[in-house]
Amino acid sequence: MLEIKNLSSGYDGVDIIKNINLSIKKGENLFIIGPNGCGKSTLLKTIANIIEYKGSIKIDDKEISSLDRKNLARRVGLMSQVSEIYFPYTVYETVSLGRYPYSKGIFDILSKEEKNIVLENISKVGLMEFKDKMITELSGGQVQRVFLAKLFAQNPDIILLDEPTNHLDLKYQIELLEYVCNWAKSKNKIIIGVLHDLNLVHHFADSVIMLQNGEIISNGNPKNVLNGEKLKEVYDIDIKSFMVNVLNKWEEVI
Ligand SMILES: Nc1ncnc2c1ncn2[C@@H]1O[C@H](COP(=O)(O)OP(=O)(O)OP(=O)(O)O)[C@@H](O)[C@H]1O
Repeated sequence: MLEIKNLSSGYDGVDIIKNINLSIKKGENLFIIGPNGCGKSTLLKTIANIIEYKGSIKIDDKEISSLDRKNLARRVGLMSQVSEIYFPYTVYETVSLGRYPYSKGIFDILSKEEKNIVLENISKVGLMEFKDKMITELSGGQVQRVFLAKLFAQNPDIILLDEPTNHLDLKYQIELLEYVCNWAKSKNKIIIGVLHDLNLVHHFADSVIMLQNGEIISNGNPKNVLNGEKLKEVYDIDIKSFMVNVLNKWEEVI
């Protein structure tokens, strides 16, 4: 169970997210929507304890800020938009980093069992043939899958996904979300994700929160939160009419 109470955080003493209250049960996912700059990534970074906060974030009654680094990494894993700059590690080395929370030291040599966990997860995302390749030599979509394998290897209780599907073509967007959501459900994990694509949110979310200026203005199941009028108000455009129009065009395609 993840319990967030009266949470505020931001940068340089200015609160970006304000008075957030949420609770999520194991095996459930929640997606965050809202316009650019409303605080979605800031909320994820706060739950990952990357930035300081006021209020409380408890996993199974343990305050996130009280956990040491390895314990925190066993509890919470963040997969962000893959940046253009990453270190020149191989696929195998990158996924191995996911096992750091379970190692004794930073440069521990992996046991046979640990190596098998790493290989198993590389295989899960279909990258075995690339395992010794440098990640700098892979496509954006392949790199995204490497980081997914690293997250699986890390095996945290709470998975934070910050726009994980950018760089991916439609097939891989759907595949990645299906994969990670099914994996999380089968292992009783919590997912908190940020997605701009409201169609994907409709399809994958158990529940949704809508943020505006750092505050939750709507919270509930996708049908209620992705309400035409509310979307119009927050995004300042009639998204629902636009989507329906597009769907009608698809109907005309042979
Ligand atoms: N490291 C930082 N230092 C100072 N201000 C920041 C920092 N990161 C984000 N901000 C500010 O906090 C606000 C919220 O940013 P955040 O990235 O959380 O929004 P977001 O909803 O994820 O946006 P987007 O949809 O564009 O990704 C913005 O005004 C942004 O400029």
